[in-house]
Amino acid sequence: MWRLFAFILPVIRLYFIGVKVLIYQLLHKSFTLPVLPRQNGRVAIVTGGARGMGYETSRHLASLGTHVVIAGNEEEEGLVAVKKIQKQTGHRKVEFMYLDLASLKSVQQFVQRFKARGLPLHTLVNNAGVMLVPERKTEDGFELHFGLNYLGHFLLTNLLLDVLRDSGQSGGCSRIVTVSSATHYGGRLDLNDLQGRSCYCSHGAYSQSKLALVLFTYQLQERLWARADPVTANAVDPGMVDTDLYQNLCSPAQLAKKPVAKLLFRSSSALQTSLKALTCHCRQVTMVQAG
Ligand SMILES: NC(=O)c1ccc[n+]([C@@H]2O[C@H](COP(=O)([O-])OP(=O)(O)OC[C@H]3O[C@@H](n4cnc5c(N)ncnc54)[C@H](O)[C@@H]3O)[C@@H](O)[C@H]2O)c1
Repeated sequence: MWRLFAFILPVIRLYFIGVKVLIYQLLHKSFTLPVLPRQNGRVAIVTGGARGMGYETSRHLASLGTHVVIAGNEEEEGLVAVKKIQKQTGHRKVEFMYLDLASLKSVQQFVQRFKARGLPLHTLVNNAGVMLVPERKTEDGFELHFGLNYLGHFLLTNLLLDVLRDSGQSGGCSRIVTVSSATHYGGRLDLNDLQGRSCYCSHGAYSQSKLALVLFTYQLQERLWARADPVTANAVDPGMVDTDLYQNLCSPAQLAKKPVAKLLFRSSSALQTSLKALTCHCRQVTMVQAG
């Protein structure tokens, strides 16, 4: 009985939050893209930048003149995205670098390869993620949502902090933008069972990973602020956006999602949310929400 309750509760919480977000989106349909200054000479890494919101973020940053590194685990898709962005924006400095966030070794190798090139880094967008995946483990044995969404980005951010600090010294501080989700409000961190071993629920695992990202961002921003580092950390909530993220919904939910997505899901607002975070004031600790 307890196990059933522990399984059902996160599902109810997640769908309840989803309905609240959709009502919000119904009432706040219009939005305007923030105007950003040119970003010539600045370098950005966008994890999962080959599709969905990551792609839109990469494309927009490239259109502003940023040197964009798309970091992802699907090389073919990444190279296609690079070509498409170069064609759409006329900006050549867009590239793909392999990064599998479900492997801590891959994260370390990615950082080594990036640092070996001696490039600065002004923007890190922690965007990649998976949702509602059946119980699986990362290469290092962590539950997939927790290992990929949270631990992968946690390690990546920490290993890149020195380059972000150095690059922020020369005016216009560096920025870390982490894509979380409203589902973090329903997340529970069970410190005795972070891997959901006693009772796995993919809904709870996703919400937990997004809550961990928000808490990490707040703690990171406090530390950066205390050291007067020229780096800011923001978490963003894009609302509900029609992307491949929903591919693991069960069949009835997929059927219900289609018409709802057409009417109420966002398309490019996600991009606006990540970009809004890039315009936040230097010392602000924020959870930037869509709208
Ligand atoms: N779509 C929504 O409604 C919504 C709502 C709230 C938050 N989010 C968050 O937004 C972010 C982007 O999601 P999206 O909607 O664009 O989904 P998406 O499925 O279109 O994109 C996810 C990206 O993550 C990448 N990725 C997956 N596994 C990876 C791995 N092991 N290593 C490196 N990259 C990997 C994928 O290749 C892809 O590029 C995610 O963090 C998601 O949790 C999305």
